[in-house]
Order: sequence, then structure tokens, then C-alpha cells
Amino acid sequence: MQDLSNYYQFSRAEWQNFHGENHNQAITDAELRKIKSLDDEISTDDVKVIYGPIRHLLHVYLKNYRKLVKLKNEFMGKKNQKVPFIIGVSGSVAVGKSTTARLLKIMLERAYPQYVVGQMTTDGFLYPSEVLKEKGIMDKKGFPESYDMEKLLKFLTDVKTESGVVRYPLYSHNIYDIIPDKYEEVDNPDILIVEGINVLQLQKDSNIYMSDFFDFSIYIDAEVEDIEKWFLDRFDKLLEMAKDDENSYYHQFTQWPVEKANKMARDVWDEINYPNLKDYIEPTRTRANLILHKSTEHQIDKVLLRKY
Ligand SMILES: Nc1ncnc2c1ncn2[C@@H]1O[C@H](COP(=O)(O)OP(=O)(O)O)[C@@H](O)[C@H]1O
Ligand SMILES: CC(C)(COP(=O)(O)O)[C@@H](O)C(=O)NCCC(=O)O
Repeated sequence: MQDLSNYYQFSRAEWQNFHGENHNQAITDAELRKIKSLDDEISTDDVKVIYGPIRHLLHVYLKNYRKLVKLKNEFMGKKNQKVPFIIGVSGSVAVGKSTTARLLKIMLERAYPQYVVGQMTTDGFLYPSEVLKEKGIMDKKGFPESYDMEKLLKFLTDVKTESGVVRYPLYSHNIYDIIPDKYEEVDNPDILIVEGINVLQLQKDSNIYMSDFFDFSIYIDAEVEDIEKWFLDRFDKLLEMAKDDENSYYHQFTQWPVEKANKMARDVWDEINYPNLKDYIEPTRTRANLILHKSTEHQIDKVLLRKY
């Protein structure tokens, strides 16, 4: 068990009070309805009780960060320049990183319409399947060696230092591979949310670490049995979507007897995603500024805030 003594621990009931003195970060009912309409999966209760105070906390960090960037530029006699504030979201495969990142983006955009907020995943920096096969690590997708870390670190450096557009590659769960010649862009945002299983990992043989780029980081935590269930549920959803889509990687499994397809999904969890969680992802938990622990139905039941 990891030592979590450098974290303050809060229950839902305690955490929900941290809206700030003038409650200006509290979520109104109208805002709640709007958020729900943008993303149906989101629990409105969590938005109010958990994400309202998180938004307030992020604002504290963001204000400090902008002040520091300005003072540092003054110190060097340089013109003040915007440097994106980067938030990292980490945790197991299928724990809900992209759902959380999506919600944070919506909430930050609504609270600060003057800020451009970007959101992306590090999945696009996985090596394409062709390269994974060449390296003999197709069964290690998601493990540290399956990412082109040099490319990812270069991308993050560019986001922090360039004032223009920076491109990044895209991964598709549907084709189970990098989409050839397809890119998205980050265009000098005020805030960039980067989610991925590897955002808190330390890169071997490098003097730059991913974590150097993150100004705030969140680890999404849950009991292994729950995460496994969410992974298997998501597999079912992917199969359902692939039923009539022959281009989907998951289409082949829709032709199998259900029992056989389910066994394969359980094997993928046992042999790939679970070992990855235990050996490489969970050990990074105590690098996060904030740990959100989810209970069975995705509801956040505990929040841990790092003391130092
Ligand atoms: N707050 C939530 N409420 C309900 N379902 C959720 C929630 N967060 C995630 N899920 C479901 O759990 C599964 C994994 O979530 P996802 O965001 O894809 O995880 P990750 O990005 O960590 O792989 C998906 O099927 C998603 O629909
Ligand atoms: C692409 C991933 C490494 C990233 O995971 P995510 O957290 O985005 O779901 C993962 O979905 C994956 O493909 N793992 C390999 C084994 C598998 O789940 O099929």
C-alpha cells in the first residue's frame, strides 16, 4: 500500500464546502442543466459537489501560475508572453480519464469564457501497430515502451514554448491503431488538459520528464474490480457500435459466440491492462496534486489533496 500521508483526505461532505468565500465558483442550476445537455454521462451531483470545488482550486493554481510567469519574465527583462497552463489527468485504462477531462474542459470554459481551453489524449503518441509488431510488443500496448516518448516530450516542449499551432497524431479505439496522416492541433491555448495513462510516468534515459510540463495533475483512482468492470462494459459498448461497421477492429468479435468474446476481453484485462496498472500506472499516483477516488457507480467518494 502506498504511503498517502502527504495528502489531506476529504469525504464528499467535506469537499463540497470548498467553493471559496464568495461562492463565485459554485455551480448554479442553470449551469448544471447546460453541462448535462453537453455531456449526458456526467453525474450532476458530482459536478456540484466535487467539480465545483476542483474548478475553484484550479483557479487558485492558475492565478498563481500566471503571476509567476509574468514575474519571471520581468526578472529577465522580457516581454510577458502567454504560456499554456497544462493539467494532466492520469489513471488506469478505462477508469474515466477522458470523461473527467471532457467535464473539466466544459466547466473551465463556462467559468472563464475569456480563456481558450484545449483537451487531448496521449494515446496518439502510441507507436502505430505496424511498429509495435516490428518491436514484438503488440501485447504491451499502453506500457511505457509502447509510446514514442521523444515525440511526446517534443510536442509538450513546443506547446510550452511556441506561440503558434502545434500538431499531434490521433489514435482511434475503433481501428485499434494510429489514424494514418491524421492530426489535431493545439493552437496556443490558455489551458490545455492532457489525459493519458502515462502522464505522470518518469522517462528513463532522459533529463526531461513528462511531469515537468504539468502545472497541475489529477490521478483518478478506483478499486481494481470496479475498473475491470468498466473496462468490460466499455468492451461491450465498442462491440455494440461495431456490429454494423466492418471497418472497426471490434467487428470481428461480434461474429464470435458471446462467451468467447467476453473471455477474450477478460484476458486482455488480466494480461495487459491490469499488469500495466499495477506495475506502471498506480505507482505514479503519489505524484498527482489531486487524487479522485471513485466508487462502484463512478461516483467520487474521496478526494485527496497533496500537502507538499
Ligand atoms: N462519470 C461516469 N459515469 C458513468 N460512466 C462513466 C463515467 N466515467 C466513465 N464512464 C464509463 O467508463 C468507461 C471508461 O471511461 P473512459 O472515459 O473511456 O475511460 P479512460 O479514458 O480512462 O479510458 C466508459 O465506458 C465510460 O462510458
Ligand atoms: C489505447 C490504450 C493503451 C489507452 O487507454 P485509454 O485509457 O485511453 O482507454 C488502451 O485502450 C489499450 O488499447 N490497451 C491495450 C489493451 C486493450 O485494451 O485492448
